[in-house]
Amino acid sequence: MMLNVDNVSLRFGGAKALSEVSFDVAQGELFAIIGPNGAGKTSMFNCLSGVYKPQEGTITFDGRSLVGTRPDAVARLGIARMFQNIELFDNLTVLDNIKLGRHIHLRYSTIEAALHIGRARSQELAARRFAEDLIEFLSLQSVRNYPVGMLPYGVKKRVELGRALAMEPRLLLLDEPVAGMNVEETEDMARYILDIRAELGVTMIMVEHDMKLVMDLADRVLVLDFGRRIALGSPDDVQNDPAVLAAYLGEAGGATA
Ligand SMILES: Nc1ncnc2c1ncn2[C@@H]1O[C@H](COP(=O)(O)OP(=O)(O)OP(=O)(O)O)[C@@H](O)[C@H]1O
Repeated sequence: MMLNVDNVSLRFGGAKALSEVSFDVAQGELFAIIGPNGAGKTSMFNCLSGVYKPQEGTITFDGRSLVGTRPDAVARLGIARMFQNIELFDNLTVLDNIKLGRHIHLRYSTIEAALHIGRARSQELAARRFAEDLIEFLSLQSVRNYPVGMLPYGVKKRVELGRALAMEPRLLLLDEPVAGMNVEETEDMARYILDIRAELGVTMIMVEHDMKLVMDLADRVLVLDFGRRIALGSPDDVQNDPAVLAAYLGEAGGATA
């Protein structure tokens, strides 16, 4: 297994955001984490990406422990995160935003960079070529030189995806990739997610509220409720699981109360 999460518990003061959660993700898998509001999905992502350090349990990626590993070090191990809120530079072009995503792969001194020589020059060229390939892959050619701030939401999200992919991750964390999107934008994003797996071979974990997207795309689904794992299995299995139905009914009841 590429990722092993074993018995992870995370507390904030007295409140338990995660309680003894375990799951594995295999190489090449498209894995989803779902659950009602406050179930612990974001907390789990934050544990995987080094933002939070769980008090108990282990998380290993390719055999290396991620618990206590800082976010930049997690990124260098090959785990990238596409954020729910767009974290791009509005005044920079699509190309420059995507190139910036690659900075973790650039290794050269500031003097070399200033003089534009040696490693700096060859790495800058490689970064540019890689960003151009991603722009083509994500069909962003027609907007490559536009400032990101000018673009519609769905296209910005695609640039955000490009920024995460520029790190050449082996594991990509997708934080509500279609939140706020219309039907057409959602279908586009679904197609790119499938292409990322098929053509780039990137393993993915997504947190998503759009049930149709999860059921259409995911190989396996982990369901959390009040910080606990209540189901794990194929989309069909979890959809018909009585504990999952009860959790979502409880949420609907709460929302209308
Ligand atoms: N930084 C924090 N400090 C205190 N409590 C927190 C913190 N982050 C999360 N929690 C609590 O942990 C629990 C799980 O929250 P989390 O955001 O992980 O859920 P979620 O499944 O992502 O919810 P949503 O679907 O609403 O985004 C909640 O009860 C939340 O209030």
